[in-house]
Amino acid sequence: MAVLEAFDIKLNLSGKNILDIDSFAINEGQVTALIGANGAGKTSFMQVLSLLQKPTSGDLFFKGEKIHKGNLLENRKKMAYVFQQPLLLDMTVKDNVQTGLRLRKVPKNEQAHRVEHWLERLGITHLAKQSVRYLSGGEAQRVSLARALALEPEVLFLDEPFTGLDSPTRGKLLLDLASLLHDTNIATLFVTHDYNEIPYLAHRLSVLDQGNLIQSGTPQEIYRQPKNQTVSDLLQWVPFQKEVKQAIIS
Ligand SMILES: Nc1ncnc2c1ncn2[C@@H]1O[C@H](COP(=O)(O)OP(=O)(O)OP(=O)(O)O)[C@@H](O)[C@H]1O
Repeated sequence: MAVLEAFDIKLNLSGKNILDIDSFAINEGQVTALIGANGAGKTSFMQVLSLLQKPTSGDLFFKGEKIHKGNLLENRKKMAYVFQQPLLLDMTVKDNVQTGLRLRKVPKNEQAHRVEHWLERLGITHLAKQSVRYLSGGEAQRVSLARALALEPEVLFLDEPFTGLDSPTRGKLLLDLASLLHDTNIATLFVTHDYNEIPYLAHRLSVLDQGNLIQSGTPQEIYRQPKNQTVSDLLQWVPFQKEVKQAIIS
């Protein structure tokens, strides 16, 4: 079932056409990877879908209900965003995870339960009382993920969440994230430049080029039959056997 749908999205900024997308959907229980060259419009599209950027024109629907000014905040609360930089507040790990819950007036005992659960799930319980100032990049990104997931979003946006992490840290976090997304069934959209991540996380793959969505499908469909030269060029550096890659998630 589509959780979030977008139709006829156009985004024009400073006189420049950034996005022109006919239709797109994020489905329950699925992770969609969004790829494209630098400047293709990935972050801009993610910001439109997460209601952080108003499109110049077009419509968004949450579970079939049109999103408009009157229900924008209510719908934004159903979504969480993890950025490339963790953007943590200068407080303890626990407080970072709890703050969003406090702001959303989640009952106190429920706050404590969720914080405990997500710190444990992300393997950072031992850091709860530590200031975020002294965290490593991998630990900080785990806090950022715990903060987002504690909100129990219906849609999760991940904008290059593993960038800047060393290979073992990235690999471990990738596997932990894959496991918890599988368990929670949250509809997820993630932007990546590292195509090695796709088989671990993504059920669907969408390719953006110059603000246009040029192909969507399962990763395997797209690897096997790239729609045009642009998609083919983008994927030519995928380092593993395509069948092996898809086998990881299926
Ligand atoms: N506020 C703005 N005003 C004008 N142009 C903008 C603005 N924000 C983004 N752009 C342009 O929109 C295009 C898409 O940018 P965007 O950051 O969405 O691409 P991206 O695919 O996420 O790129 P990257 O992979 O480099 O992060 C770029 O050409 C960028 O320069």
